Amino acid sequence: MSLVSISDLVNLNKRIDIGLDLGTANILIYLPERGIVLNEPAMVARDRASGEVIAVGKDALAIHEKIHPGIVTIRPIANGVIADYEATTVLIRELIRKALSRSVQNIYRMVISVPLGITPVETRAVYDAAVKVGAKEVHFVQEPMAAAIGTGMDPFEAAGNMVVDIGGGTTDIAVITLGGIASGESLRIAGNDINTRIIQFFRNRYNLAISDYAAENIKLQMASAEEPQEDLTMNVQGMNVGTGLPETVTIHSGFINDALKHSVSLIVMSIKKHIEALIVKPEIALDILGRGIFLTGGGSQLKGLDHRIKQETNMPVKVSQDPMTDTIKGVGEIIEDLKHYKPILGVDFKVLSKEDT
Ligand SMILES: Nc1ncnc2c1ncn2[C@@H]1O[C@H](COP(=O)(O)OP(=O)(O)OP(=O)(O)O)[C@@H](O)[C@H]1O
Repeated sequence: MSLVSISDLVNLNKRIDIGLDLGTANILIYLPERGIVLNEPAMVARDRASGEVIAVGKDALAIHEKIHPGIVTIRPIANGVIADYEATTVLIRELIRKALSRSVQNIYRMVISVPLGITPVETRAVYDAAVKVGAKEVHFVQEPMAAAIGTGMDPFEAAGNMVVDIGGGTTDIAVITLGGIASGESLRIAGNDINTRIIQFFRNRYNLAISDYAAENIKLQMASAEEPQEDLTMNVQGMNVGTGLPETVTIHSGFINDALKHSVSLIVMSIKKHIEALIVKPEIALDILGRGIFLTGGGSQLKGLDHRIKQETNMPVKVSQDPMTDTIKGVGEIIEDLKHYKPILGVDFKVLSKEDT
């Protein structure tokens, strides 16, 4: 029998608040007084035959990178919303268990960031998953609002800020002022879409199948949102779809940039559209001109993207110093002072009793 100390017992009985950034690519957890305690890939590995979840997060990614015939890996969150409810619930529960270093119990309040364009049905699925892992109160904040707070912006001030959050599954564009999102849009085009386009390019041009891992690597090494100053080359390995044999091709950065041109243009055009729409609110446009468009989210680190947006909008552009943690930092601020931030929270369910669930 294991011995449980008095402090363990006290901790087990303590009500816990949790902040969650439920991203398409990564899941981050914030605990009050401790800060960001976990940052892991949003991935689940399942036994192919039984369907049982055998690994989550980093462990699932490690399996994903190797070929294992008996195991399938999935990303249960697509475009910022739950695509596989059961797998997401297990993923959240196991990552919270890891963050707390003990069993998941006594969760009281959860603040969860969601994309701007989430529908009520999609929100309900996130809510149900949070309640299933034990939350008694669930609050939602829109991702760009959380990111703005995470970088120190005051969402209640009268001045306007434009935040563009480019994640794995969605690009959220938001003009924030007076505690609300004055205008905004969520595009289902972001980092994952760029990877898919790189994979398609190899298939079409070389008849070569490459992994998502390889596409990510190519993106990080040589992709750019504008014409690069120098021609970079890279050797890429894949499987020739015709012969079924491995093959290596040498690619140039120009080819890759052509492949992702369409996705980048759609993101830039949407930002431009939102700037142009501010013609009816010139004072907000002037605020943004003074402060700059703020880029956050992992995808904002695509080379040349800030410069391209600056050129096309005639607005200054600032890229976050730490774009992949702004949202969770904002979620953390909110959970530390829920009363203050209550007016900016989105759909808000309160679980009063088991019957309400
Ligand atoms: N240096 C980089 N250049 C380009 N893209 C990058 C870079 N670093 C990370 N990314 C991309 O950032 C994305 C992940 O960002 P982030 O963690 O903010 O997304 P997420 O919150 O999980 O997704 P979402 O908000 O869409 O649900 C991935 O698509 C990844 O490829």
